Amino acid sequence: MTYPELYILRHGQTEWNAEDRMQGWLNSPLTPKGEMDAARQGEILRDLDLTGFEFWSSPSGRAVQTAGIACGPLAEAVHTDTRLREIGVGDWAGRLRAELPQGTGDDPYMAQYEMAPNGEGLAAVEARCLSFLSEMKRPTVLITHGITSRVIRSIVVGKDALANPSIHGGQGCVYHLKGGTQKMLT
Ligand SMILES: O=C(O)[C@@H](CO)OP(=O)(O)O
Repeated sequence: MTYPELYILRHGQTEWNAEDRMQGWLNSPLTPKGEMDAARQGEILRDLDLTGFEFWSSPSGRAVQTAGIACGPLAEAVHTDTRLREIGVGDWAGRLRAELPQGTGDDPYMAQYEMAPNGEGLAAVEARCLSFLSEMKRPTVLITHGITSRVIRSIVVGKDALANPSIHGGQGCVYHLKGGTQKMLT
């Protein structure tokens, strides 16, 4: 499957990111660093020709806040879609990751998100991302989350996308996906 050209932003650092708390479908505001992350993403976007692009964001406050800073005057054209939310972590939303049972295996970080009681699970995230992507008609800028970005990049570019900088870092960068390849703009 070939998808239209995509630019993907993760929201800037939030208070709970800085404390290493799980967020999922709950929210915390951007930190001053997070606002700078979003401003840097805005500089990257301003250097691009985004004529004809659509703008879509997760409805979570941290993503909408990032869109407002990064997209500047274009922010009014940003639509929201719940399919771009972060993985739901059920009872663990707002909890410190270090205090929770730890994940194991090749990817302990992701495994811990999968373990959350009443959580959404990765398969459900993949299904909703695939649903969103299959409806895309035009090149698009997405403002989303760490794990959701990873899932989307994995669907569009393949597993090699995941070898890129950590899924829980990377604020302040923009991923460019075109023709089955991925590039990280910083
Ligand atoms: O919800 C979380 O705990 C993190 C995981 O990556 O997501 P976000 O990118 O929204 O900070």
